[in-house]
Amino acid sequence: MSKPANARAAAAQALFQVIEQGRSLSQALPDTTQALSASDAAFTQAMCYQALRFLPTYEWFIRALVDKPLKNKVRIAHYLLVVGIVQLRDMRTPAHAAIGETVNATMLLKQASLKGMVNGVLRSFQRQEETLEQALKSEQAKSAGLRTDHPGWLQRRLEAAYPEQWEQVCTRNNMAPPLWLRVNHSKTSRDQYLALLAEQGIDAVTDTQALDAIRLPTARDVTQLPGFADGHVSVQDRSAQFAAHLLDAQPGERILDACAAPGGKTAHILERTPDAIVHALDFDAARLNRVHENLARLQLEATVICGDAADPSEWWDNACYDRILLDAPCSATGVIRRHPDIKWLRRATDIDALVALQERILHAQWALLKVGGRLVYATCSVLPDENTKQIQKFLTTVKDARVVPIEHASEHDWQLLPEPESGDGFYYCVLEKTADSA
Ligand SMILES: C[S@@+](CC[C@H](N)C(=O)[O-])C[C@H]1O[C@@H](n2cnc3c(N)ncnc32)[C@H](O)[C@@H]1O
Repeated sequence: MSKPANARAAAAQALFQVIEQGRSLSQALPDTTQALSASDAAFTQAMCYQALRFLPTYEWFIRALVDKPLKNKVRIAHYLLVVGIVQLRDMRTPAHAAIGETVNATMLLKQASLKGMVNGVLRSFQRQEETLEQALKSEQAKSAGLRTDHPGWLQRRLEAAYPEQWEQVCTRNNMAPPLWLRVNHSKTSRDQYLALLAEQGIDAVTDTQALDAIRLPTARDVTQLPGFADGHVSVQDRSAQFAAHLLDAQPGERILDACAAPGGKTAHILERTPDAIVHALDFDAARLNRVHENLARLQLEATVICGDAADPSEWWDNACYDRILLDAPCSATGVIRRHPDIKWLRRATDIDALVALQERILHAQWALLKVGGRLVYATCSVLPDENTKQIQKFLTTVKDARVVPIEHASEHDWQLLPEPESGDGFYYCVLEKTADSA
């Protein structure tokens, strides 16, 4: 596809690539926004986030306004209509610009023959908005899919796992996430960094459980924050910041971060315990480049290894680890608010495959742990199959594991759900290897 120099065309193309071609938004956006100014690229991104958060709702409006579904060669125009309605309904874009620019985008997308249709549908939406909103409300009362803007399979799994809270979880998945920073302990303290932010007039909020975390209530370019380039802070969600604390690495210990890329948690472990010997493993060489970049900015050192966590025979040096962090590949259903494309890219069938992979990696990693050593199992999922049930099954198949209670959690494992102004959905279980392997 050509590279459009129009924010609406770029947004329609990115949405097309995500929904029709299964590309992630973080891959699609850099391609489609290449020719745009920074502010237009940011606008494109905002339109895509909004569209992906509430896609069933926008598609319901389109069905109400278009006689025949737009398919095959004209499918891109469907996403242009989504983008148009996003602006008119939810982005405070002046109507003349929303309609005019979206109609202009038809040319760039080689859909000039649909110019009149796009113009007509968007003007009809504008005229009928009130009536349409009322009709939508009564449809939402009947359809959970329209009420929650989640795919049916995910909704059903959330409902089964959280009968009281599932609609609230869906609502929170559709909200914009807060911005959390992690203060680098090896360079400064949280209090010192808060003082630096206050000097610059930047509002900041701390957290009583996540001891290195600072929330910035106003979104901003983090690279411009004081000390960012020198590694005084990094961006990391509050919930993700518990991993290094639960691992509790001690100076001189051998630590394995088993699924390490892009290295956020590897860096946190080293910031807290610079004298630990840390191996950062991942099987994705491209993502490992980001581990190198992050460690370089933070001036930290780890041995970076490219290898399969499920098959240590390829890369392991036969020396057991004192502690292992297994931040397992997962459905990422806890971070939908940061990546709304997850709702449409994941399939119900992916979950069983992920659960099987997690199980293989967990068993392979357990064999690398010293007796008396600790393994922290973590996911950014809210689905019990990947979390509590995975660990319960593990505990029935190995004889030498005991669960270490987690201070903040009510049970022996810890399922965090996404919370506004707080952390993402995350799961932790801390396991200790006992001498009893009979
Ligand atoms: C949740 S992400 C890790 C995030 C990372 N811990 C952080 O805090 O920055 C999961 C990682 O697991 C890696 N991965 C998936 N399957 C793997 C395997 N079999 N062996 C090693 N790494 C794997 C993926 O490439 C991905 O980088």
